[in-house]
Amino acid sequence: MEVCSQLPVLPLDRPVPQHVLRRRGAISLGTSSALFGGPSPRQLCKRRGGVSYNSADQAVLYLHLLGDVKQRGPGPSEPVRGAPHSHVKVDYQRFHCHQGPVRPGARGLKSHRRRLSFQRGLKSRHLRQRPSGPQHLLDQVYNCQVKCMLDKVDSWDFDIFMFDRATNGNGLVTLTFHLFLQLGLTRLFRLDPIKLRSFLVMVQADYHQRNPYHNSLHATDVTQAMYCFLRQPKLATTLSSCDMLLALVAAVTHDLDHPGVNQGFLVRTGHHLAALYKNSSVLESHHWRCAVSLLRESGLLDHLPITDRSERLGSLILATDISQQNRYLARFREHLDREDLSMADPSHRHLVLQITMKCADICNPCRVWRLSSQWSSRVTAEFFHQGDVEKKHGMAVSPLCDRLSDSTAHIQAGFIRHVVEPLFREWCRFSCTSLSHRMLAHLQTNLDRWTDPSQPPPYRYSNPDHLLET
Ligand SMILES: Nc1ncnc2c1ncn2[C@@H]1O[C@@H]2COP(=O)(O)O[C@H]2[C@H]1O
Repeated sequence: MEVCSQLPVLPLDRPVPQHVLRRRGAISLGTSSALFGGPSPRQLCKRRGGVSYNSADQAVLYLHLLGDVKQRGPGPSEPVRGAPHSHVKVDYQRFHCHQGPVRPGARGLKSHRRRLSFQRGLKSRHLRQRPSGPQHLLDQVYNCQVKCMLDKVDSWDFDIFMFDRATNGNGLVTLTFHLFLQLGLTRLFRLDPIKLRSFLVMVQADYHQRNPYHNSLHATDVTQAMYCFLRQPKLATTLSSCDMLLALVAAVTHDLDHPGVNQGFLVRTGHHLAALYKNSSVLESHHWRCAVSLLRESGLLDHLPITDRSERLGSLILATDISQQNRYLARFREHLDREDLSMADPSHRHLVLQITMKCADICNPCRVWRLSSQWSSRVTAEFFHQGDVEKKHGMAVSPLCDRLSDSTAHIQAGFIRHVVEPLFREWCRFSCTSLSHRMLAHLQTNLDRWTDPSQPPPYRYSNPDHLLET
């Protein structure tokens, strides 16, 4: 492939020279500046709204936020010659964006801010100056709400949507930082809290907030699910702290820089990543490379002698490739049938971690309906948007992506029956706990609702900030 010969594969265990990233532009789908420049979410977000706070119980709290405003820099958009639809020029910046072109000089500003970002900002402003005025009061209210919710972070009914609003769009940073403390990882591995926070800020910024589904909220949800699974006795008593560290990092980074379209789309439009990764696990390979880059950039794990950490992280992220589900499931099932799964065996433990990662990634239909239906609506919105783009460019519409012939209910029923249920049935055999039974019960209830025509239409995803350009 032409692009492959031009672009040697990047070494995973060494930092990628910035001049290579700049010249190539192949690393980030949405914004190449994301890897080496850009403001923190706090700098990016303008709070617009208010909050009323009634009780310590998260269920009766009412939040009203008008939303966040985020800006991202321009991204590479040149297709590769030779692919069936390589004439289709998809601008991945405009793809999910209604905002006008980025102002001249904005990119330089972002790079500048990113280099100086969190640590300098923290030292120079937040530590030396006490915040004052009404904004500070509002922060205290948010902090109470957030603290209240974090006390129940191990609950399967944790409302990630409310949490994201309560943290003003910083759910990923706040929740993951808390989980590192909660699991004792920060202390045990002597992680620098500033580096940890800086890493998480970069991770959050590299998710595309305009994707209805594949955004930082999904990553936060998966991370919260991962935490719930890690607390299950079968895992909590057998996994090493290193396993837990890698599992959390994999969960929070597993969809980094996702463009909001699937691999088939990237292959057919000749995207450079499809060529770089030879049309195989294209997105997952990219998420992995992004994760490694951010780990290197933050220096978070540099002091730890964890051998093969990049490869182990990669194999957890690559396990989320849904097209490979049957392969992983067959191996897992064989062990369960033979009853020979030994958590003392590192390779068995790693397989279990891969399955855990898969479960966390697609557990949204196992959540209570109030949460699950929101994810269904979001994922369908993303599928249909891809279909709209395909129609616009005269391409064949991908399966599940045609808003005229596919429906959310139909997609959900198929996904639950053929993908989620087989995985969670095996998971329940492995970890037969009340949580596993609860997840299967929710799955059945949700399936019943999607297949019952008399049920009222569910929550419908709509967010003007997420309006997608076709
Ligand atoms: N509720 C859902 N309905 C249909 N498909 C889903 C749902 N949740 C996740 N998926 C799919 O499962 C895939 C898991 O890997 P990806 O994140 O790449 O893309 C995800 C979606 O394509």
